[in-house]
Amino acid sequence: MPISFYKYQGTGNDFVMVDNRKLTFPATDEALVKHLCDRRTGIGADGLILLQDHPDYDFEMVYFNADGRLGSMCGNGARCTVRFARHLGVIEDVAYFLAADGEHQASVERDLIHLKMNDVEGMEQIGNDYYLNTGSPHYIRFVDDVENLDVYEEGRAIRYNNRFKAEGTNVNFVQRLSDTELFVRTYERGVEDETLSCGTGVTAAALVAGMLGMQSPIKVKVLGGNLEVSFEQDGDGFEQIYLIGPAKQVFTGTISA
Ligand SMILES: N[C@H](CCC[C@H](N)C(=O)O)C(=O)O
Repeated sequence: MPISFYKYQGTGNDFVMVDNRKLTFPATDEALVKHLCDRRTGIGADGLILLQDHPDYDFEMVYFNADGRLGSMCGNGARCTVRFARHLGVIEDVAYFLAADGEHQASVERDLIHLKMNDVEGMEQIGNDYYLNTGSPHYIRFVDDVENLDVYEEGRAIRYNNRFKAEGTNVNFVQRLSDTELFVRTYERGVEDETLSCGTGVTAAALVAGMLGMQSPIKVKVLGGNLEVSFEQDGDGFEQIYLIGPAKQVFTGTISA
């Protein structure tokens, strides 16, 4: 059966987007999702997202990693889903929706989507590194020269160490560029490679930088563009967390599956 899809990207993190309001997409077919995300034999994407109706929200976002498995929260994917909902006429400029980690609000402000993230309760320190959950699990390591780092090898070594190999983790390498800006590169679980941007990872990096004294809002450079994170600190937790950045429709199509 042919499947109609849309392709979206947010700072280079790209997604196959399907309007599943009629619930026709076979969401439990991991092999199909993996195939659609394959860059050689399918459409190609870091993940696949279903936009679905929900009785209590404007819509529900169901996110799968490129390996076909149901994922946790995806910040860039959520911004893309808000843009998609606007395109479909499901929302106007404000969205109230459900994702894997609960409810979110977002607003469309010209090119940018402002996405409210869930409150974050504390973080764990592991040696000189940090580990926290911003809807998805993120390991944070500060480095001096992120541009010349082998993110694939170094990220993989952490993702598959004894602590993380069963559940997996996303791994972010963070360089402080100035008092107001970070540069983040991310190895993503479920893609099992570096992606051009990871929204929940950028959020996690900004919160750790905030805990270490950097002021909100924090600009974050990624390989695929620029994001911004704002937050308020409350003891060792964070609230009023916003991930701000672009989300664009790239193309639409039909694939035989
Ligand atoms: N790219 C996503 C994160 C996906 C997290 C996923 N890789 C997982 O942990 O299952 C983002 O923009 O937040």
